[in-house]
Amino acid sequence: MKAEPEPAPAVAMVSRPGAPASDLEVVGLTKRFGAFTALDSVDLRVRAGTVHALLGENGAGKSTLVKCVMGFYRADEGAVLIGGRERTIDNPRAAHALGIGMVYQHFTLVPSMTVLENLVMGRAHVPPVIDWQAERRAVSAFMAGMPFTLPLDVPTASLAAGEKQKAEIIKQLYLSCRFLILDEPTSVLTPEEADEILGLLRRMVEAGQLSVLIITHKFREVLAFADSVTVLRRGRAVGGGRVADLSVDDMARLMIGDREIAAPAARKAQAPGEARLEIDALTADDDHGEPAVRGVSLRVASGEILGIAGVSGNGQSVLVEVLAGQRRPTGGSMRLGGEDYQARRSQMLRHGLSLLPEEPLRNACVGRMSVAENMAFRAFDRPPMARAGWWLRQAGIRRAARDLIARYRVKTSSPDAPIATLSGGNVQRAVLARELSGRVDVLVAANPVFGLDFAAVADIHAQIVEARNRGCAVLLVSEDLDELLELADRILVMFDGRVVLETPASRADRTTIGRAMAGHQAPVI
Ligand SMILES: Nc1ncnc2c1ncn2[C@@H]1O[C@H](COP(=O)(O)OP(=O)(O)OP(=O)(O)O)[C@@H](O)[C@H]1O
Repeated sequence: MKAEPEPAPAVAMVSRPGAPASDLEVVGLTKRFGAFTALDSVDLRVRAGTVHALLGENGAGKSTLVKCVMGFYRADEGAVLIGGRERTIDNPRAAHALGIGMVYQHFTLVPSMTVLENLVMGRAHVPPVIDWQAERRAVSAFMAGMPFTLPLDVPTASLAAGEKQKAEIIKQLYLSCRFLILDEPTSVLTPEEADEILGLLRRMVEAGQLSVLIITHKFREVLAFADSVTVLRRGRAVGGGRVADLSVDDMARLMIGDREIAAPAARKAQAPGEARLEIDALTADDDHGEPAVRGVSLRVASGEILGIAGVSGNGQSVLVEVLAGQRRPTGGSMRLGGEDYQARRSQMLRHGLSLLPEEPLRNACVGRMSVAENMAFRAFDRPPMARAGWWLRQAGIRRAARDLIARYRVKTSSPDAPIATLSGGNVQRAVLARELSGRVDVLVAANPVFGLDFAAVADIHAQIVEARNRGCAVLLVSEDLDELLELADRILVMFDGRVVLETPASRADRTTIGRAMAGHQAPVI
C-alpha cells in the first residue's frame, strides 16, 4: 500500500470535544497468510457519523480486516482512505494518530490503576512529571461532555464488566478517536449493559461526533444500532447495504450462502436417570485466595441438562476449574459416576467426562501445536499424550482430524496449521469437535457458544440436546439466559459463590432469575 506519509502528532492526543466524526474507506484490501488468502480484494465504506456492522461466519476475515485497518497487519494489496485520502497505517499508534481507536471483547485497561490513571497513562506522550491536579481537571471537563460518566478514582479491576467496557470506550474517545472499531464488544456484557453502551454510542454517532465499525454476531444489535452492513464470506465482501433494506434472513443468507442451518434438536421427553455428577458443599478460592465457591451442592443426572446462570465472576468459572482439575477445592466433595472424584484424567476417561472450558485457546489447547494434534488429545491438561503410542502416529491423527474438521466445519488452511492461527470461533469449534466426539457420558460446558456465528450456535445447541437425549448428563454454565431457557431442564442461579435459586426451566421466570442474578434472593437449597 503506498500513500502520502502522515505527519506525526506534535503533542499528546487529547480529545477536543466537538471534533467531528470521520469516515473510512477500504479499497481492494487483500491479506494472505502464506498460501492462504484471508481477505480477497475487500471494499468497505463507513460514512462519517454512521454505525456500520461487519458480519460474517467464524473465519470469514472480520478480525483480519480490522487488524489491517489498525496497522497490526500489513495488507498485501489495497488501501485505507480517511477523508478521501489514502493513508499509511503501519502500526496501531499511526491509527490512533488518525483518530481511529479499537475496543476489543476483552479488557485492556491496567486493572490496578484507576480510571484517571488509565486515561492519562494511555496517552501517546506522557510527561515525565505528571501534574495530577491539572490532569484531573482536564479529564473531569472531558467527562462532562460525554454521554456517560465513570468514577475516576476506583481501580478499574473493581468496576463491573459494563463499566469496564465504558472505560475502554471513554479511553479511546479521550485519546481523540472519532472512529471507533468495536470487535465483539458486547460478548462479555449482559443484554442490558450491551444495549446501554451501544445506545450511548449511537447518540454520539447521531450527534455527528463519532463513526463506528462494529463486528458482532448478534443480529439484534445490527438491527437496533447499525445504519449499514457489509457481509464477508470466505474473505470476500459478498453483499450488504442499508440495514433498513435488509432482513435477518437476507443477512444470514449472505453469511452462509446456500448451506443449510442445523434444525433445533427436538428435546426427548424423558425422566432424568441416575445421578452422574454430584457436588456437595463444595468450596474453593479464587486466584487471590478469596473464597469464590462457598458451599455449592448440585446433582446432574443422566439425560438432563442442568443450567447454571449467573453474572460472570460469581464463582461459576472457579467451579468449572475445580471440575477440570485446574484448581483444588478447599472443602466439600464431588462424585462422578458414583465414585469419589478428584478430577484426575483417568477418572474423566473412565466415566466419559468431557469438558469445554472458557477461553479454549488458553485452557484447552496448545497454541503452537497443529489443529490435528490438538484434536487428538482429549484431556486438555495433558498435552501430547502417549507421544510414543501407536495410535498417535501422524497419519492417524491427520485422518481423524480431517474427519472432525469436515463434520464440525472447522475453517483451517490445513490440519497441520498451528491452532493459534485459527479465528476465535474456529478454535472453539475445533475443541468442541474433539470433546463431543467419542464417548461422552458427562459434559461440562462453560459458555460453549461464546463468539460463535449463528449457524455454529444452532449446530452446537443441537449437539448438546442430542447428547442429553442419548442419556448424557450435561452441566451447562452460561451467562446467556436465553441459551439456558432454551436448552436446560433445570436452572440454578449462582451469586457470590452460592446457589441462590433453583427452578425447572419450564417454569422459569425471567424476572425472578434476573433478580437472583443481581443478588436479590436469599440462598436456597
Ligand atoms: N496469523 C495467521 N496465520 C495464518 N492464518 C491466519 C492468521 N490469522 C488469521 N488467519 C486465518 O484467516 C482467516 C480469517 O480469520 P479471522 O480471525 O479474520 O476471522 P473472523 O471472521 O474474525 O472469525 P471469528 O468470528 O471466529 O472471530 C481464518 O481462516 C484464520 O485461520
